[in-house]
Amino acid sequence: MEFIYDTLVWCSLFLSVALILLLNGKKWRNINKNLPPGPPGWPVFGNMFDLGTAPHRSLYELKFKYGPVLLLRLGSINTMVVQSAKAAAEFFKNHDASFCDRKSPDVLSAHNYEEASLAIGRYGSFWRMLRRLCSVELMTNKRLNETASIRLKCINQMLRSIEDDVEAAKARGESGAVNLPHYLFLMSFNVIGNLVVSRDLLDSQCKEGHEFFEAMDKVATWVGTPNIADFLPFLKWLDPQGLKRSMLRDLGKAKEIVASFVEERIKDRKIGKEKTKDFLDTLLEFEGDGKEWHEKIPYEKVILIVLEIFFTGTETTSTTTEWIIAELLKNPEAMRKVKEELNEVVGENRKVEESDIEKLPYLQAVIKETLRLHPAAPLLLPRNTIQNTNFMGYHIPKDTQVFVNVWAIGRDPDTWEDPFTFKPERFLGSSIDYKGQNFELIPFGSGRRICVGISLAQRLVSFGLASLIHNFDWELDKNSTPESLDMSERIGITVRKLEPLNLIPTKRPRTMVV
Ligand code: HEM
Repeated sequence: MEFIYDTLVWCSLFLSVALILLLNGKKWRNINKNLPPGPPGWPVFGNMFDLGTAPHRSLYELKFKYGPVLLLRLGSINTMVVQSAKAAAEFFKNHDASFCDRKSPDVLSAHNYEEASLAIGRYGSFWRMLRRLCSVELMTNKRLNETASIRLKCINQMLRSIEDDVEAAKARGESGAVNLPHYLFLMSFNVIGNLVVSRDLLDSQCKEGHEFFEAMDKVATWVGTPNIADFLPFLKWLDPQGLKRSMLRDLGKAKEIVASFVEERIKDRKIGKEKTKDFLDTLLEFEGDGKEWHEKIPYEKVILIVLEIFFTGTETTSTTTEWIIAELLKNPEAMRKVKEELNEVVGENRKVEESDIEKLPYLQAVIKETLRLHPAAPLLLPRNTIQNTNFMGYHIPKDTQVFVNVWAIGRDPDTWEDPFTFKPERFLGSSIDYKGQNFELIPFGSGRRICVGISLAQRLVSFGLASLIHNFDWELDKNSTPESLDMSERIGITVRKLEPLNLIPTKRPRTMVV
C-alpha cells in the first residue's frame, strides 16, 4: 500500500514538473521569436535524444539541415551550437566577453570542486587570479624551458619501461605487444606530478601515487558519464544515477591523498627543507596578485587546484598522442615521412631533444592534421552566456549553454578540401596554427577561456611522439592491418580510441635511450 502511495506521489510530482516545463518551453519560444533554428523537441526532454551516443557527430549532421548556428533545448537547458569557422570567428572575436562563463556538470559540485576550478569555474575574480597564476607560473616559455628536464626524464622513463616490458614479455614467449595509451598516460601523469608536487607518483616506491591514480581514473569516469540531472536540474537532489555519490567518494579519496602531500610540504617549508620550487609552493606562497585578489588561497582550494592540473593535463595529451600514432599507422606513407624527417634532423645515433621539435615541420603538420580530425574535447568545454546577446542576428538569452563543435569545424567541406582524408601536407607552407587565431582549427579553443596548457601540451605531445617514433618501429599486432585498424571513438571526459592501440615496438638499431 505504502509503495503504491509513494509511486502515485512521485508520478504526480513528475507530471506537474513536466507540465510546468512544457508550458515554460512554449512561453519561451513565443517570447523569443528570433532564436537560432533547431529541430523540434519532445516535451520535458526537449532535444536530448538528438544528441545520440556521440553528440559531436549527431550535431554535425544537424548542421546540414539547420545551418552552422543552432539552438537546442536539452531538457530544460537552452543550448546553442556553433559549427562553422565563420560562426566561430564571430563568436570568439566579437562576443567572447558574453560567452566566457562556464556551465558546470552537477557531479563537479561535489566537494565544492567547481568553486576552486579554473576549467569549469564561473568567470569572475577568482578565475582571473587563478588563470594569471597558472599562465605565469607554469606555462610561460621561460618557465617551460626551466622545466624541460622534467619532460626529458619522464619521456625517457616511458621509453625505458616500454623496452623493459617488451623484453620481459618476449622472455615469457609472448608477442611483446604493448598497450600504448597506458604508457602515454603514465608519462603525462608523471610530468604533471613533477611539475606540480615534485613527485614521481607512479614510481613503484610511491604507494599513494597508485591509489591517487586509481581514484582519479574513477573521477574521470564519473565526469565523462552523461548525467540526466544536468539536463533536468530539478532531479539534482535525487542524483538518479548515483553519480554525485560516487564522485563524492572518489574525489574525496583523491583529495585526501593530495592533502597528505600538502601537509608534508607545509611541514617541510616550516623547517626550511629547501628544494626546487614547484607549483604547489607557488600556491602556498601566494598572498594576492596586487590586482583584484588580495588574500591567500584557502587550503581546500589549493588541494582542488592541484587535482585539476592532473585532470586537464593528462588524458588530453595522452589521447591526442594515441590518435596521432593511430593515424600514422593507418597512413604508412606519412609514417615513412616522419621517420625520414627525424633521421635527417636528429640522425640515427642520438635521441630526440626537445629543441629538435621546431625543426620538424612534417611532424608538426601531422600533429595539426590529427588535432583537426580528433580534437580531444570535440565540443570544447561548455560555455555559458553571461548576458542576453545578439549573435549573428539571433537573440541568445542569458544563461544559454554553448557548445563549439570543433570536430564539425575540422570536417567542414566549405573550409577544408577533402576533409575526411588524413593529409598532413595541407599544413606544409600554411600559416594555419591551433593557437586560437585560425578559427578553422581550434582544438584548444580560443578567447579568454582558451586552454591554459596549450604550450605545455604542444611540447609534451611533439617531444613524446618524436621520441616514440625515433626509438622504436611500431607494428600493428597480427590481427590488424592499416586498412582494418579500428578508429571508433569512446566518449568520456575526452574522446578516446575505443580500442586501445596494442602495438609491437621494435627498438630501432643504433638509436640510444639514455
Ligand atoms: C593535447 C592536449 C590538450 C588539449 C587538446 C586541450 C584542450 C582544451 C580545450 C578544448 C579547452 C577548453 C577551451 C575553451 O573553452 O575555449 C581546454 C581548457 C583547459 N585546459 Fe587544456 N588541453 C590540452 C592540454 C592541457 C594541459 C597539458 C593542461 C595543463 C596542464 C591543460 C589545462 C587546461 C585548463 C586549466 C583549461 C581551462 C581554461 C579556462 O577555462 O580558463 N590542458 N583545454
